[in-house]
Amino acid sequence: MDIYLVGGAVRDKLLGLTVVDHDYVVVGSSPAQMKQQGFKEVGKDFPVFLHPETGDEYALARTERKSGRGYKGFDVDFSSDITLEQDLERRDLTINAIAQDETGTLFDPYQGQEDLNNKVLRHISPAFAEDPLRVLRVARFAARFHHLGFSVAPETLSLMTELSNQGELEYLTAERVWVETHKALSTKSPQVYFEVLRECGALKVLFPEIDQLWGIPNPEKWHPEIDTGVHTMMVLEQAARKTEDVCVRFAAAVHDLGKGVTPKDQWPQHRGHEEAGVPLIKNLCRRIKAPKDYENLAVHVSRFHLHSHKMFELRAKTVHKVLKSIGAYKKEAILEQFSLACEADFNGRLGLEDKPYPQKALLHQCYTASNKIDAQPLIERGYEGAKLGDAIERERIRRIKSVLEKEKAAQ
Ligand SMILES: Nc1ccn([C@@H]2O[C@H](COP(=O)(O)OP(=O)(O)OP(=O)(O)O)[C@@H](O)[C@H]2O)c(=O)n1
Repeated sequence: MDIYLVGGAVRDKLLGLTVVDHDYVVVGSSPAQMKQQGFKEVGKDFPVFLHPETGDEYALARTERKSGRGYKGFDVDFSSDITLEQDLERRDLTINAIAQDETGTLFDPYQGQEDLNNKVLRHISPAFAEDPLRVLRVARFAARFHHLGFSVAPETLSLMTELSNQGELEYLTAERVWVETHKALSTKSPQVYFEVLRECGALKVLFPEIDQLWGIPNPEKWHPEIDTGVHTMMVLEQAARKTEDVCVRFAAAVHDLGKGVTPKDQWPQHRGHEEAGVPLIKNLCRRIKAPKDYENLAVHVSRFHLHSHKMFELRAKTVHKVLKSIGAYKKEAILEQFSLACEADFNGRLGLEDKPYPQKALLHQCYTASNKIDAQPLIERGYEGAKLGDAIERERIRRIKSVLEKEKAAQ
């Protein structure tokens, strides 16, 4: 049998990036032979084995032919006469189809190295269409390698467009869409994922609530970039610049969904878009099965991002309402997440990318001043139950007021 390192490990090594997972393809072997050598079988749909010592994945070389719609319905052939070239041909991109043998020699029948040098994401063959998730994978790789100068080959974008228009994406499970989207949100340039999905028509299938933001204007005074889709991508870019927290990046991507449903006669104003976005966010999150903490933060950011921007004008009672509603008094970490997303919204505007956002520090100051209230003196004064709760709130508001007054005096 012959063993080759394949896929992401070879690609990332050639790009000079850190390699995390090592996947191998085994040519000329059988499940019985692999097990005999101590490998542990793990694949359900096709024969994949774990190395007894390293835990790396070893898959028998195989061909796949689609026999139904969606991910299910594959005819898999992993007989021992399947060649390395055949196995590489069924893969998605040329840059993912380079193999390396134990001596370090590269096998590159589909010119993946040339595409790596030219920074092109190009599909190998029409077999790309056999797994529609690859549309999302290409968009994700475009996001991941954007800073290196990669782009999608025109013929690959055409094929992705065809797959999107033919309804193939509707067969993807929510779980696969979320896993891919989460990975894309973790890349250096997550906005490129959504931009590529939009270019090939996949965004309107997978995330229609985001897709409809293009073409919707904002007042130029606040939004020199005007278009809500453009703004949303700028906000996501800013969020990625500020934090690796995927939950914040996701909230940034959906913070203005409410603008997508503003009646046209009110454009470019979007009164009430903060609340109008809430059902759209909830619907999207439930559809793609995003975790609850992602949905919660996104809802808070939609509801209160304008409050955050207006921090210097708010009354103490309103600041308290924001802190309480987002759950900051119960879970401190949410305050930083919330204000990072709001800051990203503020900086995600043409010409304001580096403008300071002092609102964030002021909100944190209000929180610090009002977070720890010693209930004991209140209890001693006879407060209990709901009355005690009210008294704690009044004390919180009093302390927030004092922070805001000090801030005003200093201006
Ligand atoms: N839908 C898919 C998934 C995977 N592959 C192939 O299987 C390899 C391993 O897949 P995976 O581990 O998901 O991706 P990587 O390319 O290794 O990228 P990452 O670094 O994101 O794991 C890929 O390189 C590609 O050759 C594919 O062709 N089509």
